Amino acid sequence: MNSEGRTRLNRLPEWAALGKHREQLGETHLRELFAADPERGTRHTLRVGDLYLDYSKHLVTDETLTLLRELAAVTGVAELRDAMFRGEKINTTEDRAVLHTALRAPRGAVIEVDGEDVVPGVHAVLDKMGAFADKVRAGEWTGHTGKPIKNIVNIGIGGSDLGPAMAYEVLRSYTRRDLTFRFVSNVDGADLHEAVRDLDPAETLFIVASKTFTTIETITNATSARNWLLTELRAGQEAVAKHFVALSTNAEKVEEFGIDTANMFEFWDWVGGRYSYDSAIGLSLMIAIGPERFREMLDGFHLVDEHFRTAPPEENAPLLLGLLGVWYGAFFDAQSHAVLPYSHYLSKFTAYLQQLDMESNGKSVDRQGNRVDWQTGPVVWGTPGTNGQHAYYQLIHQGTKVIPADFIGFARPVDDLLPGLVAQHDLLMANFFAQTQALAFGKTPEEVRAEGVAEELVPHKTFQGNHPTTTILADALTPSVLGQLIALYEHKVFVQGAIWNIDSFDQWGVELGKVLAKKIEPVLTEGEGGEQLDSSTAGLVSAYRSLRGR
Ligand SMILES: O=P(O)(O)OC[C@H]1O[C@H](O)[C@H](O)[C@@H](O)[C@@H]1O
Repeated sequence: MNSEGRTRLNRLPEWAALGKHREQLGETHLRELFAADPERGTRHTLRVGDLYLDYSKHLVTDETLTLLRELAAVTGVAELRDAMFRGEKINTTEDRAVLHTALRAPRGAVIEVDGEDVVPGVHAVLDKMGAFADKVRAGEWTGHTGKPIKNIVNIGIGGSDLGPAMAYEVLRSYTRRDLTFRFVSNVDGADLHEAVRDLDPAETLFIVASKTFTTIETITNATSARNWLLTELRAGQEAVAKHFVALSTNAEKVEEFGIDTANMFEFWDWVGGRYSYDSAIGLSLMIAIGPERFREMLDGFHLVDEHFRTAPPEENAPLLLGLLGVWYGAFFDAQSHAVLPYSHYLSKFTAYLQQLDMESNGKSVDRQGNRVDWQTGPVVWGTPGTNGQHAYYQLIHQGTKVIPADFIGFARPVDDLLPGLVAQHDLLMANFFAQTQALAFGKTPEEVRAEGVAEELVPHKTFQGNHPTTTILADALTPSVLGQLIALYEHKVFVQGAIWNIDSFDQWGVELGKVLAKKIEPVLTEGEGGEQLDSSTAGLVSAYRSLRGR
């Protein structure tokens, strides 16, 4: 028992029951599970909005799923979910509500934080973003010299970069091809350099995206961008208003930087950075795809929010995906989770999910501050298929590790694909289906021998199979489908955090490196204070300084 009266996760009878069940399951193979139940491939599927989700290729039986749902019930997943949707301060270490779901609530919904309805504010900002986006798209927002804006550079990092950068790629076929979009995040000056070197400053708008407006990388890059712009335009501070807008919760800091707060798009402390690209942080995306498409995306998010909030446990997709991850982490010692999209447009999707999942659930103390003695968040990784097939899939197929994987694919290629390229889509999707089939069923030594393979090569050409995968298939990659997918993962991460009893909405682990970097920087530049460093860091710093001729 802990101070809140919650029994430690691994002392629960439901946990023990899962452990026992895992032992009984032993090496049961997916081949056997499919042979025993001809309906398995259709029975273990769900439809959520436009997403068709097949979870039949998981190492589970009906009993596993029942036991997992019992675990969810006893750990209070539904209660915490309802508290989140109600606006309660479930981010306890920061004493904040967690209301990214309010960002896509329809006009007229009522969601209160500290007695105040936040929905009108959400829509007021969306409307302001819409008016601004329309102006830029119409060429009516002109720069200091009167030229219309053609280039949009988002400067932000973490949640203020990954979301818009990812979504811009995903929805590329919906973007205005006559406008240029760039995303700058790294404090390495090379990032900003490459982003602006071919741009005309007179036609360039910088969107400075930072929830706190204190993040050193973003403020440094924004300051350098301002210097570049004013120098190139030979203009004074008065040019800033036409070329800089801010997305932030911190009006004071925005003003301090020199951006007129009339050009600031606001959001709120109840939106976590990694849950924020459907807030003002999505302004660059909105300019790219237009306000209408942006709202379609929000509707997609909302559809899955409602599904998560109301669907019974047996049909609740985020609950199911969350539970499957808990199952593999705890009882198969799975250390990682691969997300393998079969769409080139999803090239940044997994990188986005890395922050969403690993910053949320990369924790090792529970909500009460006790060390957990069960696995929490996995390493999330992956790149689009089919490229991965020719690189690291070898290890998934024949390595020694359990790597549950999500395969995401689309029935239709994007609308504006060159006609000559449409035919390639079937080949892409044939690979998509073949991979989960191969991973699940493998190839037995008997099958290999039957092909006349020399005996000494049989072990090498045998595929053990039994590698668990989820397949998510959608009709097409629309803004709504993107919203549906992101909400699905957001809530999956929520479910896991609830079961593991960790705060999925803080990120204290990011702090120490920031503090130490601040201390080391003057040692690099001034050479003072090095004696306080440990011997390894001191040696590295001194080597760096001498290489730089200091
Ligand atoms: O939006 P900002 O306040 O600039 O924060 C940007 C990012 O940096 C922080 O260190 C956090 O780890 C991230 O969660 C956040 O998204």
